[in-house]
Amino acid sequence: MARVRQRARGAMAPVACVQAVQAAATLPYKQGMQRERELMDTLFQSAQARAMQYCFFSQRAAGKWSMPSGASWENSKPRPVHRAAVVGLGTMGRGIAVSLVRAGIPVVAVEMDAKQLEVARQAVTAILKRGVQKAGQEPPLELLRFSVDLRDVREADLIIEAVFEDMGLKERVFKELSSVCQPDALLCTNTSGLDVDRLAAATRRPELVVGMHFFAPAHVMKLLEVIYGPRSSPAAVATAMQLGKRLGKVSVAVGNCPGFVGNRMLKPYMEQAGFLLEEGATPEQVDRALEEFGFPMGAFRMSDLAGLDVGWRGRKGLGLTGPGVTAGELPLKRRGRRYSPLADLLCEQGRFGQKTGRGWYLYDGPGGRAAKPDPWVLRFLEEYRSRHGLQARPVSQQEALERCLYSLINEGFRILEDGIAAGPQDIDAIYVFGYGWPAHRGGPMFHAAAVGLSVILERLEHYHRAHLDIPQLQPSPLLRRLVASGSPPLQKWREVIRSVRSQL
Ligand SMILES: CCCCCCC/C=C/C(=O)SCCNC(=O)CCNC(=O)[C@H](O)C(C)(C)COP(=O)(O)OP(=O)(O)OC[C@H]1O[C@@H](n2cnc3c(N)ncnc32)[C@H](O)[C@@H]1OP(=O)(O)O
Repeated sequence: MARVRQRARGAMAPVACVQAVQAAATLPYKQGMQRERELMDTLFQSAQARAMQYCFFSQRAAGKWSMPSGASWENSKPRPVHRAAVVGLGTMGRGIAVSLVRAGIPVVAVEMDAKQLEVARQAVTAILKRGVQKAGQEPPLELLRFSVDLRDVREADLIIEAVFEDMGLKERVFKELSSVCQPDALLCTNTSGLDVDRLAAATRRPELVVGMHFFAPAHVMKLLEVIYGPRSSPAAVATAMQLGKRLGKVSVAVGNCPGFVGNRMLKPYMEQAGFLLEEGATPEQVDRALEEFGFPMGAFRMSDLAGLDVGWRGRKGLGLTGPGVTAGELPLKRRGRRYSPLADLLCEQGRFGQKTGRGWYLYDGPGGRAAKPDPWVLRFLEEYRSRHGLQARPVSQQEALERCLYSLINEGFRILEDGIAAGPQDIDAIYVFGYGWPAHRGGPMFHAAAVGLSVILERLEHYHRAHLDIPQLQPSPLLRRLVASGSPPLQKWREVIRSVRSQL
């Protein structure tokens, strides 16, 4: 823009032309701001109204879980949160603690390992001090207390567990929490996709358990996915949503399924990115395609930021990787479908991304942020391809973009049909505020409508024909029905979803 303005001042610059260039350059920004406002207007109703609306919607549309017994407007009021606790101070726990104290909520931050606690204390203090330098206020350090004793959560009326993504560990922590916390304290889990209902079952108060899924970096990203477990009370959901609002985040209530909404859609996207590497692309090429589309970070840089170990633990939990898993399987297949073990192989090398200084890229040591292409990764990919007899081919930017984005969008349609998201706007908000989907492109479902549903359908069919072993590329039934019913605008999709359901 500065260069455009400079040229505009030059005597030779045709003013109308410069104005057109300027308008074109500011258009995405303006469109992005407008879309963000639109999405916020949809979601910034009262937390109570939203929780109730979701409750009714899920009962009607999904037919998967029933209305919690006795739910009413009166008993779905959010409860005030005076004091919170965060348990587990890894990357996510630290960011969550920062968000809470910045909102003026006293926090006890618990980490069982004394050494880890010290590292976390320094990291959290550094973020808070940096924030103060930017905003010119005092760091709210007096609101924060660190502890190695889980019993210190007893004063909190809301507890956010943020330990490793391991179901067994989380179940143990929930069991212990429910025996030491106040009887009516809300128990929240920050999980990227584990079963909230199973965690609720580990406690004596399943109605007070909800998922609160934050996004990395947790003190920066504006999204909070609130997971409505089958047994969560509307008041618990409303409290979590209200808290999100207080933290300055956009809260979106979603249903309980592996990956919820955001990571369930991220899975096929990341899988396509991995397959493209097997077929000949490099992480930089795939990331460039996505970044030119408008993402602040491509799939691999984003994965390095979030931590490769998060998905790895999840896949181990699902039995997709780990010792002995490949026995009896064809190479590069798991459960009869194409599977790329590349990310698992990196994790086995201790390459977890930014936190270990190495992942898909190389960083200036653990915690570094500037991603540099790593010759080791290129060699590793070449060796991998030759070991499996894979012939590298040129992958076009268009193919990289379409396979990643359209498989993600395709999963969005499945989510709508399953009643896991209340509507396409909820999905768009999740992607714009949680994953840096370029706001001027509206969000994945808005983008699908803008590109044309019939185009998305045709491209998915094209890629599925070429990769019959990737079922995620098979167009979802809802996408087909929407196209068959004349590709109605986004606001009318629910009618099609409803009519689809009523036929079942
Ligand atoms: C496959 C199945 C599931 C697998 C499980 C996967 C689980 C994934 C969970 C996730 O959370 S996915 C990650 C979602 N997050 C994103 O997609 C982030 C996308 N990136 C962005 O939005 C931006 O790049 C950014 C990180 C917000 C940075 O924006 P910008 O470049 O404008 O930054 P600044 O203004 O310089 O900084 C703002 C703020 O962010 C901190 N920051 C910047 N870069 C990084 C980084 N690489 N790592 C960590 N933090 C970063 C920076 O320090 C600033 O914070 P403060 O200084 O204000 O504290």
